[in-house]
Amino acid sequence: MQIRKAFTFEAAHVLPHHPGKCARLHGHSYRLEVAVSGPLHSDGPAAGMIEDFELISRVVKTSVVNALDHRSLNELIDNPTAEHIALWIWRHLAPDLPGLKQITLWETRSACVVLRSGDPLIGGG
Ligand SMILES: Nc1nc2c(c(=O)[nH]1)N=C([C@H](O)[C@H](O)COP(=O)(O)OP(=O)(O)OP(=O)(O)O)CN2
Ligand SMILES: [Zn+2]
Repeated sequence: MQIRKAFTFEAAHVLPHHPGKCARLHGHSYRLEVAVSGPLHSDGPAAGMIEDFELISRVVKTSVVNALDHRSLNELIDNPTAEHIALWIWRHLAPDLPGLKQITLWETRSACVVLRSGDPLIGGG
């Protein structure tokens, strides 16, 4: 079983190597979907849950969304393609969110990147 929670943030970027319009400063309303899997807690406040949506929300906002929202991504990430942004998000989120299975980052309404645990691009697994 897997649970998912979605977040949004607004950010600007430049893709310096892109041959087209994306080499110019522009922005996106990003949608980030975070998927967590694992067994159900058997007792305590998260009994019957893989993880409390409230806890996921708190962790994702603290570790990722607050850092990226209304920012120029080039100040944080070299060549901030959707792929590089997703890797940055994973590296900042995984240590604080056990059970993180997958993130999906929608850059536009029609374009997204999916990153799953075990992907060789994620350093250290
Ligand atoms: N593999 C990638 N390709 C592109 C990225 C990226 O991060 N990874 N980024 C961009 C641009 O930053 C931007 O996302 C534009 O993408 P595009 O899908 O071309 O956006 P449009 O809305 O203009 O596309 P439509 O043709 O209107 O659907 C480019 N490529
Ligand atoms: Zn872009």
